[in-house]
Amino acid sequence: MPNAKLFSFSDPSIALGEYILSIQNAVLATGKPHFTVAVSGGSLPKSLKKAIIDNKTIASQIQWPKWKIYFADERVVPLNHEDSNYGLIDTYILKELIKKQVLGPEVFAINENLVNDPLKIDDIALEYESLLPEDKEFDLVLLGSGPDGHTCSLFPNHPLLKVTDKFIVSITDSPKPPPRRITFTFPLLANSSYIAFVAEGSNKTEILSKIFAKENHGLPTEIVNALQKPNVSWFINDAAGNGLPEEYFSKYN
Ligand SMILES: O=C(O)[C@H](O)[C@@H](O)[C@H](O)[C@H](O)COP(=O)(O)O
Repeated sequence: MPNAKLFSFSDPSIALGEYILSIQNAVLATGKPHFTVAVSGGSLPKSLKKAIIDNKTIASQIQWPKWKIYFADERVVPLNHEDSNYGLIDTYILKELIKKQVLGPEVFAINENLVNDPLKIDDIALEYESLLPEDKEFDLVLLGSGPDGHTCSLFPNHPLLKVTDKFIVSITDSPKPPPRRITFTFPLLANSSYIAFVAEGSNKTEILSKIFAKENHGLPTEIVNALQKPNVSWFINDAAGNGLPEEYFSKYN
């Protein structure tokens, strides 16, 4: 059984907001000047907006100027392209903060000048690796899970699952389009303090039933669940958890 905890809610955004806030507060209370967060793409940026921008009580306590936001994976496209994960964060977070005249976070995007050169994808990964926090340690990583059990741009049975000597790598054959991406590797995820997955909707039930089963399938999400250092939690909605065995779930306090 994984160490990861699975929490289900009718709407996970309230608990997710409280969870993010409590980690932010705990990190900043240690005297650290920054809160380092990594986010993935897909539906996560929208869930993040609901949790920490739309919820006014939480929103008022988010110390955005102390946040450093990185991308757990990024599609190798211009930043204003509809496939860009930066673009999603810009839409759901940065533009919202500007509208509210709230000072924003520092956001680390890929080098856009290299995205159109097919030979430069490894340079993009290397350059992004050089932007990572010096200790290569994230306070919080927010992820999604694909229906095949992928997370970040780490796909089932892909050779990138075996990388041990790099923190950021490129992929040119992503089964989920677009094919060219960069992604965190397991060694980088393994260094983080907290990892939270957000999964909503009935199309996640089948993969969740596999991920939380006793039997191991070697899926990327299962590998994250089994990491030693990070505290791993899953915030799902009832539609995603519908019909899953009760013993898969933990009680959220
Ligand atoms: O494609 C990306 O950019 C991702 O970061 C990817 O790993 C995503 O998080 C999952 O595919 C879940 O996507 P959904 O949240 O849209 O289901």
